[in-house]
Amino acid sequence: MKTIIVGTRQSALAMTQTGQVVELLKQLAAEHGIACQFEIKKIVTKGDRILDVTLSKVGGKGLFVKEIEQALVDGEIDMAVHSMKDMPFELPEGLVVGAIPKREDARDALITRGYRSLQELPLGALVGTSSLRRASQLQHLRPDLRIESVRGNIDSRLRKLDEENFDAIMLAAAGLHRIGWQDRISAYLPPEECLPAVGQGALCIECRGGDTFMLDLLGKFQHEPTALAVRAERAFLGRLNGGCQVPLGAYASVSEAGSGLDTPLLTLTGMVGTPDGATMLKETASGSDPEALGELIADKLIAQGAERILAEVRE
Ligand SMILES: NCc1[nH]cc(CCC(=O)O)c1CC(=O)O
Repeated sequence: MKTIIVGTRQSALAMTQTGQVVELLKQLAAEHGIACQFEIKKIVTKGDRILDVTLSKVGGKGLFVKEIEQALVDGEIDMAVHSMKDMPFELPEGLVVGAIPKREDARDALITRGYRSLQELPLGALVGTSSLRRASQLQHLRPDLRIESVRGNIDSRLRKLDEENFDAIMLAAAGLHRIGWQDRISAYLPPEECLPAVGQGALCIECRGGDTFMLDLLGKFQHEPTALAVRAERAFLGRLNGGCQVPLGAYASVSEAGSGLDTPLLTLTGMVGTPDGATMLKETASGSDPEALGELIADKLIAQGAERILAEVRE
């Protein structure tokens, strides 16, 4: 019997989502009469080791992913489950996205000390987030709020809300849903108020490009509408060179019904803002070619000065 070794980080979220994917893959394999078993291997990444430094200062996105990808390349593991939003734009030579499963809730969530909405937060309230994207959009809606960096895994950030002076923190709804902590959510921020990170709520299952066994199994797990939405969002990210932590967000929705086309119609909104929220560039368009749509939205923002904002933040 074939044994599939699955690499994962050790955070509560990573372990949980890896376990959930493995359970679904076991069912899929059984349904298709594919004989295999799974073994989970924990890997400590650079992102897990440096929890005390702001992510954008130590190299951004790739941090949580790189060591796991090396293990894939070296053949120590056969697949890995990543949060799509942690994936750098380009994959290392030899690795591919084997499947993008159905997306969880893409929205950001507000976790507060008893306030039921962003609007209810008192004047000058202290909000914890290390994401420039969240800070930019929060400050745009509520310039009075004070924003302070808060890092760590979901569990340690929630602890900081309880123990430190924050009135609220912001986290991705998807992570809280996956680990069963949806009860902690005080409010969901709709994409109209706060655009999520590119790929937020989606997972990326990575494997070796030459591993036909894995590719065959994972191919059955792909959710096409999610994959299309993620392709559009990532095309937007790629055009803006958004590899590291920058105040940039995007969300694509997919509708098949009533589009009058054979292919689904995508609607993509993208934003780039200054960290203080004073400038907020945002564009929406629809189309059926995900890459063309992502690049179109990026070009519209570039025409309004998006590259200048991103260059200033990167300095
Ligand atoms: N930046 C860390 C990260 N990467 C993925 C998630 C969970 C949500 C997801 O899968 O998109 C989180 C936590 C968060 O932003 O709250």
